[in-house]
Amino acid sequence: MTSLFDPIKIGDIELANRIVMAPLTRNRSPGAVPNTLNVTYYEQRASAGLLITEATAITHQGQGYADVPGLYTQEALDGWKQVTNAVHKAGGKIVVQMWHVGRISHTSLQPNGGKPVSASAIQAKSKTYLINADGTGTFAETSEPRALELSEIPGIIEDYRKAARAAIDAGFDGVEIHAANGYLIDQFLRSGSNVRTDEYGGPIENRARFLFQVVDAITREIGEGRTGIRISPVTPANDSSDPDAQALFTYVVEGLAKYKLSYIHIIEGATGGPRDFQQGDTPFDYKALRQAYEKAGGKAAWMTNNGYDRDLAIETVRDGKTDLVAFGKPFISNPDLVERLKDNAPLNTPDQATFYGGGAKGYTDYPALEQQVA
Ligand SMILES: C=C(C(=O)O)c1ccccc1
Repeated sequence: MTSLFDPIKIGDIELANRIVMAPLTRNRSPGAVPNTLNVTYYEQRASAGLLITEATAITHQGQGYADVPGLYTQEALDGWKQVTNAVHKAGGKIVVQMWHVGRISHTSLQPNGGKPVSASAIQAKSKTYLINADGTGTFAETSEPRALELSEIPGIIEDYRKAARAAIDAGFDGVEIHAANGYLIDQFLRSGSNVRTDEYGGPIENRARFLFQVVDAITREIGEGRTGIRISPVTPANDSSDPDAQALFTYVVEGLAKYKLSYIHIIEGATGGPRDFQQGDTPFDYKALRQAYEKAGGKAAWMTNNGYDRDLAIETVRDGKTDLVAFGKPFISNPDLVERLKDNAPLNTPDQATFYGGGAKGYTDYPALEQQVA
């Protein structure tokens, strides 16, 4: 019987256990450059089977929030090299989540103060995180985007390829393509944000075209076994919507089955919200989604996320319903989450007030178990 604490090989990447740190935006990399505080944060959590970094912008245009890291300057790549070295020295494995926010951005964060880009010029009813002149953080309405010209799309696909190469050169064990939570790739996938009338809009196969061109470019550059992808079939995050999620994401996973990917990462329900959230009239069938993937020949590891506690994680892996479980908030406040889950030890509660922005408080100052045992 498979245990959450068993090792697993996901594509080309060997993991010591099946407990994954989910990508967590923390807004603590001013200038989009990873710093020594970030090194400490990831190093503290290196006992995870796999660390997935916070979402990391592939270009300046792909940046949507203040103080999130990037993969597009040498300084940032040098910073990431420090992170990967420290995690590997501590015996961990780490992949970077590659992010283009699309319309979930603000003109003040965009090159030359321009409009953010998206599949279509539809403003999201959503907010992004900015830094005020006095250094305090604030959430602001996302700006109205412009629709990408057909001629611009190959350039963005090239940006993904270059960032993937840079990630491997910076020491990452692989990459996770961020295709979830209403960011650029998801803006092409969902009909609520894509009203294009060219080959990237309309029927599902057109709306999924951009995703597969990105997957193709990245896997050709760094290999299928070092490439994972995150999708969120029914999340309403960032004003995402599509009335037929089952058909859309069945098509997506059947297409992904053609690649020998490292893993498929599924957010079940509303990101950070109810696991049973649904879009449209019927609940989403996650079991059918995995069956469709495997029927199409897919062999990548299946990773699931959103609201798992210790019991649910243990039984879901034991029953073969997933191969790995990604934990978000529990990893914020428990750097040694793996040990605590193994020992069924009490967990520290995360402080929501320090999730975004700031320094060591609520970031690297959570105690490990041995620091707490009196
Ligand atoms: C990258 C994010 C995501 O995938 O939802 C994110 C961004 C800002 C705050 C929380 C999460």
